[in-house]
Amino acid sequence: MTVSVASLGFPRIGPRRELKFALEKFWAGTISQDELEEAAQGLRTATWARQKALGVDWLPSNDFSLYDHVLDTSVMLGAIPARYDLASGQAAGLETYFAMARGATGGATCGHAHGSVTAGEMTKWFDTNYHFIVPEIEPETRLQLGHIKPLQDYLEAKAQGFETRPVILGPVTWLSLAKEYGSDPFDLLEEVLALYATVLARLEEAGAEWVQIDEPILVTDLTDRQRRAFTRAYAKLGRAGPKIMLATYFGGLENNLSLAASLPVAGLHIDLARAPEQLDAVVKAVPQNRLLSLGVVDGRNVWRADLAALLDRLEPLAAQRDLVLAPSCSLLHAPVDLQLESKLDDELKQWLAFAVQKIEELDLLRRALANGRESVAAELATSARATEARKTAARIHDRAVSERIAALTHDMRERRAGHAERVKTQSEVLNLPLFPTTTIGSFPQTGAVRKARAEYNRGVLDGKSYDAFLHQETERAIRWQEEAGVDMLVHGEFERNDMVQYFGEKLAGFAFTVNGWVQSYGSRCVRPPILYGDVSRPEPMTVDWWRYAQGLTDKPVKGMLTGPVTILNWSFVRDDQPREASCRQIALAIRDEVLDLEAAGCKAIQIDEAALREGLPLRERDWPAYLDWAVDCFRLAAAGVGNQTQIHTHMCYSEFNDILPSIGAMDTDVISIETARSQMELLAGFASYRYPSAIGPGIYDIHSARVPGEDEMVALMRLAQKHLRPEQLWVNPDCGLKTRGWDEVKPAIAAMVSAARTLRAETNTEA
Ligand SMILES: Nc1nc2c(c(=O)[nH]1)N[C@@H](CNc1ccc(C(=O)N[C@@H](CCC(=O)N[C@@H](CCC(=O)N[C@@H](CCC(=O)O)C(=O)O)C(=O)O)C(=O)O)cc1)CN2
Ligand code: MET
Ligand SMILES: [Zn+2]
Repeated sequence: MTVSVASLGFPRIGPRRELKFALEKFWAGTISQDELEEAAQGLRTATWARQKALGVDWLPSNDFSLYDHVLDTSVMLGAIPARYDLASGQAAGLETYFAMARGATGGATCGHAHGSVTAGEMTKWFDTNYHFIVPEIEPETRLQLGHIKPLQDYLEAKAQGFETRPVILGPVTWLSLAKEYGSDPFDLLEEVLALYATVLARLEEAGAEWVQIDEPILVTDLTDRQRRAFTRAYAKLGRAGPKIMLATYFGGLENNLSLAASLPVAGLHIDLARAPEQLDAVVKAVPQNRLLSLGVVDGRNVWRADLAALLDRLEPLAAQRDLVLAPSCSLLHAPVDLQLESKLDDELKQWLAFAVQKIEELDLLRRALANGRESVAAELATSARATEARKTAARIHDRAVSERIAALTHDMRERRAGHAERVKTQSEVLNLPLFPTTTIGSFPQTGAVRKARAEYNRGVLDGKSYDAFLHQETERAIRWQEEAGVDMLVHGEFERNDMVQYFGEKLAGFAFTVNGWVQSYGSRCVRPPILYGDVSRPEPMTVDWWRYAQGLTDKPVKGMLTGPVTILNWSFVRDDQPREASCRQIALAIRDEVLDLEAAGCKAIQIDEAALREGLPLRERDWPAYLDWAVDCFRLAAAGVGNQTQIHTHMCYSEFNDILPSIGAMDTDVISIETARSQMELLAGFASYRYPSAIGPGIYDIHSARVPGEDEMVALMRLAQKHLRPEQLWVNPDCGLKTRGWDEVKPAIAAMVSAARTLRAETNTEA
């Protein structure tokens, strides 16, 4: 029996974010398309060489993408919405590709015909913080094969001596992620399958023996139509062409196991990090002649695997059948290389494994299975010591935290008065006009801001000068908001590198990396903090910044915090206790901050829960339990304040309809949500659920470089008034403005303030 090692995909951004920098230079016009391609090709080559050197037998190709692999698939299939104005029969070039990803402003600098055009919608890839561009199927969509990127990448690797297994997003998952405009995407199944069949045939001609087809949708609740599509799709694709390794990840197959096992494919990959319990059932269900690929190391987290425990499970199985060992999912979601972390202490470092180290672990497992544990005794001993050390380390436990958790009471989750009374008190304190204007928190993180922080981190800029610089930026933002006529101000978040990492750096129980970047969307990356121990807040984290900003103005300045569920969901978290236990600890730390802000005189505190929705489990069965503790943690963080203190929250990418009761149960005073791209559709749900609190439906799509006009924003707010009372409505952008430039933000916010004035005038005349 043989054991081999596979990689399902490797981080594409590069160990030092080389792809990010090349893309941003290309978009800024400072490098050419050839130079961009050259940088990308260099990254691909280095990635193949590295994985091969680490012992990977199944090297992936086509896991690389210039922006997003879902978008790559849409473009390959010719699913290009009419607004990109591609002449029929023409394959999309890079310009169209990036227009679909980011929108285009048109004009003189833009060489193509379509002028100003909006980007495709962006949403979360399953329950990760990676975003994909949603495939759009329009009634007039005519699919046709464009440029076959999997083939090109396969040939590129081959030319360099790397035999690879191309990674292809599966047809059923692609269709499941597509957004329909007037027609069900699954109506296109046969057309899509014909194109996939051609792609596979071309790969086979080129010499590909295997392909990896990713169908993560198989770990979710499927409709009958999706199930039938699976049967049909693999009846067509599985019988000819290269052998298919069907990859499932982000959860267990559960009730879809018999479906997956019935498909005529040559191999099946399962996620044993998220769903270790499925192994026995899968082994039973999947015939011996089918290659099993076991996702034994966690592709979504940074902990070292417990190799001895894995070997205990794998040894009996490896005696019976051929096995492939792999990370649970693509390593896209993991940072690249632990060796680049110069600032993590040695104790913590020995507990961790990033993408490179995860492959090393797989190689070690393979050698132990092939040649016996004694052949790698020393390495296994090191691994065992690390596992043991982490289990017993003193720094993980904090008595004060567990005592505090044990003493939690029901009262701590309850505001003192109900909603109606709070509205009254708050309106007396805040005295805001109808349709109050505000922004979501961050202002542009300009090159100057990032440069100052980078210099401060390198020790080139001393703490005092850095602080002075940040104070100056904050003061400018306050002055500008006053001039612009915004009603409730923000300090601008200039001191923050990221809304989660910033808090991770200030809270006990978290560690943070210098190079642990993970792609979030396109060229944008995050360094998720590493939650390794009990969480507490050694000292106030934001109070001084708020106090400084509020000292500059008579208008109210919002306190600005990230909520416990979002900090949890955007961090690498402990796997030695339930997520909800970690979340409760974070909630208490945020509660401390909320109360300190209130004590300092802050009258409105925003607690962002941008990631609450994305943390929703993939199986509906698990929703109630998650929502229960998530809402509970939010309330624990927020509910300590008096009636006069207005609690805001903000959520983005909001497919809320499923979870409205939970949003209501958060019991906030004001919620801002993303709606600009969906024409206020979302508000119908809030209305029918009789949502009592105030809502700021975003009317400026901050994900696009387009500056909206006043009329457009007034029109959106009029739509909003179809669903909600004027007194319930706030006027604000979709999300924070950190990724925009001041040249966009200034006119957009000025237009937003005029829009609010127009609405007030309309409402007053009607009254
Ligand atoms: N964690 C998280 N997840 C989120 C969001 C979010 O804001 N945070 N928003 C949603 C969308 N996702 C996003 C993810 C990242 C960014 C983003 O802007 N990322 C920045 C990095 C932010 C950061 O950590 N900045 C650091 C480091 C900046 C940097 O690259 N510095 C240079 C030097 C810069 C210079 O000298 O000019 C370097 O280190 O080499 C800082 O400001 O300190 C980027 O990729 O460019 C935006 C949205 C959903 N998920
Ligand atoms: C991704 S949600 C962002 C919320 C944060 N307060 C900001 O404005 O940037
Ligand atoms: Zn947001």
